[in-house]
Amino acid sequence: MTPPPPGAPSAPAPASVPAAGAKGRAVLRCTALTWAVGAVAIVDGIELTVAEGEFLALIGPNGAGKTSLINLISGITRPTSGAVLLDGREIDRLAPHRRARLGIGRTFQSSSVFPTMTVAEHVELAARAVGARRVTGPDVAAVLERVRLGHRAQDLAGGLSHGDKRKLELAMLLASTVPGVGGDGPRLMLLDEPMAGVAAEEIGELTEVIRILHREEGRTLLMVEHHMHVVLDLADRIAVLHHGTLLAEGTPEAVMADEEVQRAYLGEDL
Ligand SMILES: Nc1ncnc2c1ncn2[C@@H]1O[C@H](COP(=O)(O)OP(=O)(O)OP(=O)(O)O)[C@@H](O)[C@H]1O
Repeated sequence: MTPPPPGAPSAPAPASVPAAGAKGRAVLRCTALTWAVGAVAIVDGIELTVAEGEFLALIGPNGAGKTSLINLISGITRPTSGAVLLDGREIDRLAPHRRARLGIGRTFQSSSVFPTMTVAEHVELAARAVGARRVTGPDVAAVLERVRLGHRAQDLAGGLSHGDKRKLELAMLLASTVPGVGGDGPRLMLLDEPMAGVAAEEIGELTEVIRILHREEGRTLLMVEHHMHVVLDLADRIAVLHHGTLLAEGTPEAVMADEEVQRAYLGEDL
């Protein structure tokens, strides 16, 4: 996959993205999804559904298999058995770039921006990668505004804070929405620990940017995150992974109250 892509919240959402709250139809389904390395099942029989317009947070201890699950959904790895379905269609044979074309956008645990390119150039490059022939300054600015990075357009990405690098990655995921490309950006966004390395004082605004992508733009989100206050702030539902299996899944209230979850993961955090 190409380096992962990422203000005013006032820019209009792409018209064909379903409105937030239109939950019901499954966008993503994992059925008996298993990924083994040798005899070790790192992702072990996962049954998981994410509905259209839903925000699902995936939590669990270090090494539980969260990134491995995201890798299976985005196509970096292929399952040993079981399946990943997007809109009911099995996609396990598709390479990551083909899944991206179907609407799966993904960010990575460590940010990957090009330090000597400007913020605007990142978005322009990402837009060209998805077919834009001509990308104007205002086109790029409109995308950057949506992630509250408009004021940094001409700055080198290497000088950005971790939080702003995350926003830039999100802007790159939205690059197909620049006029002339005619895309809607990802319908399903997979965010792997977006708050990792982000300073405490930047977490609030980054949370807000992610909320806008979900609530105002109507995108379906699957987010791995260790910061429980961010999870509780954003998620409609939480799934807990433990040793590659799904330990619990439900509303934030139900998951937080689950004794097994408390024992396996939450106890030390809360
Ligand atoms: N390619 C691989 N080969 C062998 N083992 C792997 C491979 N990738 C991951 N693992 C192992 O699988 C387990 C799950 O890793 P994974 O990165 O998915 O966990 P995680 O829940 O995302 O952890 P963290 O919260 O620390 O990011 C770990 O024990 C890891 O060492």
